[in-house]
Amino acid sequence: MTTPVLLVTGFLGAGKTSFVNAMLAQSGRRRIAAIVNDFGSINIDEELIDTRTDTVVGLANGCVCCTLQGDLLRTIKLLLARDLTPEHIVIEASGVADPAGILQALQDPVLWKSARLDGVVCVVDALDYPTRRSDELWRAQLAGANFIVLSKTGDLEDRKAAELAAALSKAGTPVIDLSREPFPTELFLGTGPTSGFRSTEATPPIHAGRFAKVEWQTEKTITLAGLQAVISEFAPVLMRAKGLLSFTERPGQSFLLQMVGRRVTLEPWDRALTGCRLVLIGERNELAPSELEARLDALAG
Ligand SMILES: Nc1nc2c(ncn2[C@@H]2O[C@H](COP(=O)(O)OP(=O)(O)OP(=O)(O)O)[C@@H](O)[C@H]2O)c(=O)[nH]1
Repeated sequence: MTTPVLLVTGFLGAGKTSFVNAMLAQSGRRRIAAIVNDFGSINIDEELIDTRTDTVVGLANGCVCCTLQGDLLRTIKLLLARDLTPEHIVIEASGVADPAGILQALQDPVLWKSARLDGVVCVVDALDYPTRRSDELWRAQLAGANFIVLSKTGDLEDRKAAELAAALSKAGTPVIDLSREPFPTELFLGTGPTSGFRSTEATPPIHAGRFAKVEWQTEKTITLAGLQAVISEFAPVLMRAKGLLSFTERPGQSFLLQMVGRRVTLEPWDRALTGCRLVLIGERNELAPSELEARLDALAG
């Protein structure tokens, strides 16, 4: 028996984890294993995945499209060696991943007999589309997909959402607008094969060297006002930030910070947490990690 594998790609902050969680919410009693890759060594996404999943394995500090290909294959083999093998495996790539490398890894002929790549979903952030549409990595993620999921269309007029879906589906790839359509559970978690994926030539990963990241953690609490000042100062050069945080002003309550471009949200986080963990990503030629780290260190000082 082969286990279907669904690969979820999409740019930084596009909504990949949210898509995986929406799918898990629809998964009923199916045994689903999620493999979650964060570009940094602090794997926050692993914690954000819904607890309905059977198993969550985090692959951190690298990218499954290049440095962690071997780890990805080993993880899948370990999952398949369990007594109760998963019925589906979902891989959430990091936002900087070029899917070409992952597709090549997953076409390993030995692995293919027991785990078959069944679909590649690219999540596209509708609000980020105007900025991103000529980005080489974004385009590679789109080109590698056989399904496109549109996120963040809730505030768009129907006409604008339809135009965007039409623009994205020019290459013939089906586009699913999750704000307007029911979650297509059978498509992604059904028993039949999906429409297959596009195999790609071996090419160097597009993202290599492009991004700079800051990973920062402390056992202490920090002030909300202090963090706001740092985020505002660096906002022009931050593409993505996410973190689990404890604020001095709010003892006993943790928070999840999400920042995608200039959009920032802070919401209560109800799982136990001590201190703070934060990952911040920008273009290498714009973000000076040492300066940002120094500002963050001063918060915990
Ligand atoms: N309004 C709205 N917000 C969304 C939607 N999908 C995701 N978000 C928000 O966008 C932010 C990033 O979502 P994630 O699901 O973490 O994105 P991601 O692609 O997994 O992020 P990375 O793994 O860091 O690249 C979060 O604040 C989400 O709540 C959507 O459809 N509508």
